Amino acid sequence: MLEIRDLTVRYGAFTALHALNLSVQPGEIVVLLGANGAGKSTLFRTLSGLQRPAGGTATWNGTSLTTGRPELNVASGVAQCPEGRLLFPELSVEKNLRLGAFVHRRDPAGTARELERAYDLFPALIEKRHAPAGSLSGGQQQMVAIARALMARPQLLLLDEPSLGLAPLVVEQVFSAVQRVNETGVTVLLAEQNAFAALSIAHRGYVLEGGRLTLEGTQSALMTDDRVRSAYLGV
Ligand SMILES: Nc1ncnc2c1ncn2[C@@H]1O[C@H](COP(=O)(O)OP(=O)(O)OP(=O)(O)O)[C@@H](O)[C@H]1O
Repeated sequence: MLEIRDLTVRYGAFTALHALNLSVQPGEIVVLLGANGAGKSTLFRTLSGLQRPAGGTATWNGTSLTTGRPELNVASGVAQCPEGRLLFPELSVEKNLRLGAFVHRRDPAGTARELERAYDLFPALIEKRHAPAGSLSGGQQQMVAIARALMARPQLLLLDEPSLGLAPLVVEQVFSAVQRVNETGVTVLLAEQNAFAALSIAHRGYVLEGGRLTLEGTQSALMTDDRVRSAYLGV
């Protein structure tokens, strides 16, 4: 499981995360709701080993994620699909996907198998496999970003704002793919501002405000919570 205890992250004198406590059980989809600047990406960067915390711990199945060695986090089963996708636009779709399998570079057969799984999950990418990733639509680029993270064969997928800038129909396709990935046994921590789409596939969730967790609950508890409804569901 993912276990976060008293995790504090600072940028200079500014505290972005205040002693966060959060856990994710294997097999869950857990959503982290929060407005711009709440600290979602900071948390993900910390869980990926890209940002060192000022205090506290974060472990995946007992392995520390805060040693400052991102490649070890990936090897221990944690992969991030970052906000804004961060693809290599001039490289082909397939080269982007292969880069996600860097930790498995000594297992080309396994990587070939994962590539086929990626195309099964997102059939729209098959005919684009040799096209530069930057030439694809926003929705297809998001599919590449998710598929690239999956190429690392994660047990825990950190998905940062996958719906950003996408049309509602595409958001639906992307979230239904995330649900299918979860059904294969991958645990998902999903940061989103699109609370409705995220809660519709999540088992549980947390609300992050100003670097503090202010609310947690099951999908149905959050969906019906007045604060969530007014702040995040626009009801
Ligand atoms: N490198 C940095 N240096 C200083 N402050 C930072 C840095 N990165 C983020 N921050 C600040 O930390 C806070 C949390 O930012 P973060 O990007 O984690 O939020 P977020 O919830 O992911 O929002 P968004 O969706 O807009 O990225 C914000 O106030 C932001 O301005």
